[in-house]
Amino acid sequence: MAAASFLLSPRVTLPLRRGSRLLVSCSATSSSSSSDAAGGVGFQGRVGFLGLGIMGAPMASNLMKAGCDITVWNRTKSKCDPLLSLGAKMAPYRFESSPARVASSCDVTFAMLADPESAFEVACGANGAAEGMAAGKGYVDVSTVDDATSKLIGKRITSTGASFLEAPVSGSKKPAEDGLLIFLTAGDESLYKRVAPLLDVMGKSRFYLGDVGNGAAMKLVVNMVMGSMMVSFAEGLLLSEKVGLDPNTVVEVISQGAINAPMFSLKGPSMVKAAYPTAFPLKHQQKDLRLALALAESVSQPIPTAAAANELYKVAKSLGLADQDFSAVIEALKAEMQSSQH
Ligand SMILES: NC(=O)C1=CN([C@@H]2O[C@H](COP(=O)(O)OP(=O)(O)OC[C@H]3O[C@@H](n4cnc5c(N)ncnc54)[C@H](OP(=O)(O)O)[C@@H]3O)[C@@H](O)[C@H]2O)C=CC1
Ligand SMILES: O=CC(=O)O
Repeated sequence: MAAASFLLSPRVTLPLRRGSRLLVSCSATSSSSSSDAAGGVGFQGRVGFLGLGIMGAPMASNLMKAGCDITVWNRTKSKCDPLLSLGAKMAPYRFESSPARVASSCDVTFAMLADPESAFEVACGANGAAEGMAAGKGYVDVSTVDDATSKLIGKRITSTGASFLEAPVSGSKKPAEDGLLIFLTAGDESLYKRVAPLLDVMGKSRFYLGDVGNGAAMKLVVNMVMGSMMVSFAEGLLLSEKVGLDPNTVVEVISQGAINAPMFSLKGPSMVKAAYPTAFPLKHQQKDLRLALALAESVSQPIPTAAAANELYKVAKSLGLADQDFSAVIEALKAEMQSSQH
């Protein structure tokens, strides 16, 4: 994998709201180009958004609030309602909505889907986005998928003459709501530059990493580390309780030391109470570990800690915790503790 890696303009002026200074402007009538008479960075054109789950809904909503002309689609139609009430469009007038119709009516279309299978289906399946793509249009896939799937999607999209950018995000539900995501992009560099104003509405920083596949790989490396860290943290909380310590104090001690991470302070207190309000679904964390294991296998790299963590997330899924937050993996450890006591 070629790795041309550099950080472009980290940004801190967020979130944008109606009435505040706009860094982006979108127009329903013009075709895409970048310029802004008001002196800010501009994007002109219609924006499609496919997939309005935990992440997609607030991302699309931030684009709406920044003044973009947004057309949305989601498999479960009711999830479009909050965006429609903000002024988003659905399919073009008279037609049944589909990813293809959104793509054909928009200059740039974003997709935020669950996994490789759904990302591929929405882009390349029947009535998929590719059917609505053409030269001059762009497709930006922000889902977390493996590099092979991303390349397949990119190949199909570019076969229509359109351009393709993969742009998975680091950051969870709250950063998505606050417009503070980190974009890990790769693919068509001119599309990257064209959609940069939109990325800057949804995120606090963006990396352009070169060839398609590098963004996906970067995301999997980061989430492999995160998944293993969460398991180690959960083990620490349970061990502290077992030896008579207060796990809340463990959270506090960790927060003041060199291994401090926002994730521990954020999730620790609710984990101690056995509450797992979903920000990052456990099923997606397990998917990312599964994909990271395959990535490592492809280059004969041993990742034993991540492999062990993956097993625990699988146990957690089998306990019915797939849709809970990934911090619920601590319940798999509790179950293992109980079964080892019998
Ligand atoms: N949540 C988080 O903290 C983060 C998540 N991610 C990644 O972002 C992506 C989305 O995550 P998130 O929003 O949390 O996930 P959700 O499970 O909340 O949303 C998944 C979306 O994918 C759609 N979908 C699933 N299967 C299909 C299918 N077969 N055909 C069409 N649409 C489908 C869902 O539609 P429907 O509503 O109909 O089910 C929904 O819009 C994942 O790849 C995840 O790994 C990345 C960073 C952070
Ligand atoms: O993919 C999850 C995240 O928090 O980033």
